[in-house]
Amino acid sequence: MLALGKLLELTLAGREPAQKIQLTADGVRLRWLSEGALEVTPAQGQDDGLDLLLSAGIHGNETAPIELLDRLLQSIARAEIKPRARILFLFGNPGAMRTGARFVEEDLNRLFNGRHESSSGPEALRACELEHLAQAFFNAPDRTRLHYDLHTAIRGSKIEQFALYPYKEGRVHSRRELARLHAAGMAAVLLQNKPSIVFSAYTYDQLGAEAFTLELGKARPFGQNAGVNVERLERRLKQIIESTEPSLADASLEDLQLFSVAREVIKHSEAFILHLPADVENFSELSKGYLLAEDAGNTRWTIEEKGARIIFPNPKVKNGLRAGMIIEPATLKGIDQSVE
Ligand SMILES: O=C(O)CCC(=O)N[C@@H](CCC(=O)O)C(=O)O
Ligand SMILES: [Zn+2]
Repeated sequence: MLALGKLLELTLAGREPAQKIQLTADGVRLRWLSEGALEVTPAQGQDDGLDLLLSAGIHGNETAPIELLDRLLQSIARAEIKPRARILFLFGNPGAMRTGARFVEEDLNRLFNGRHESSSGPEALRACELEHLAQAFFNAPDRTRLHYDLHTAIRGSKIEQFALYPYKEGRVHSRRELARLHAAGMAAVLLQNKPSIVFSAYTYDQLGAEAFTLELGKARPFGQNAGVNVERLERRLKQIIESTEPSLADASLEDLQLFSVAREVIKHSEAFILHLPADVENFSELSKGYLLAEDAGNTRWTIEEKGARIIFPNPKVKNGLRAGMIIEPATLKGIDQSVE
């Protein structure tokens, strides 16, 4: 297999490849760009007009998505998958991947959309680099731009696989992309309703990509991901890459669960207390009147929403960051209904 097909191995070893460009037996070009970053260009005459950014390892301990991207890239390097899309593979946080930690100094996924400028350290530098890599990749006009940022979660979840769809004022969420996510195995989508500082929000907001954070199960170390079933996503990604994806025109969204963010719970001080058991699962229901959290200055988070649920509860985050999200059921109202 081509050496560049072993991007994961190179990244974990902190090695730079001697040869930066290689061609597969089919004439597909692999180009190493930087640590954990590799661009795939279809063989001549094969490009179908899609620019696909696939990222994983933004959190270094979320290994199932890293292994998934590794399998896809190796299959491309062996000429088993024949790409008709340009692809940018990104392993987000190599330093954290090497130590099996979520991050080295700070959460990389809170440093996009310019937030890295008011920080320093390895993650701030990397966020800046990832923004530039994504920007350069999504540079060509008149092409379709799609970004999946793949994650696994700290805790178990009542809904195992789901997507988070970023928000930009004046831009409508796409029914077609929801159908595609559903076909890829996502049982739910959380529609954001304000701008954010995560990677997918950057590519959605600044680079015009359809972009999503995908949550695929519970985070485990390398080699221990048998419990994370990514078969449907992997199949769909191969189809997207090879331009053999079945039409989404008749796809039903009936059993795709939609949610929107009711409130983000921001931790403001070390006095912050979250009134949930440590092993609470994502999407656990919260009843009206429940006192969810307390913080300094008599701040209280009491549930007012009907059908409220909690996701990503984490009282250990730094002050100023999201310590959980209260979400509520949403409908397809306001979704772009067009499906080609
Ligand atoms: O399990 C958790 O608490 C966090 C899982 C995770 O890393 N989720 C992403 C979601 C990104 C988004 O809001 O689109 C994150 O928190 O960075
Ligand atoms: Zn993550």
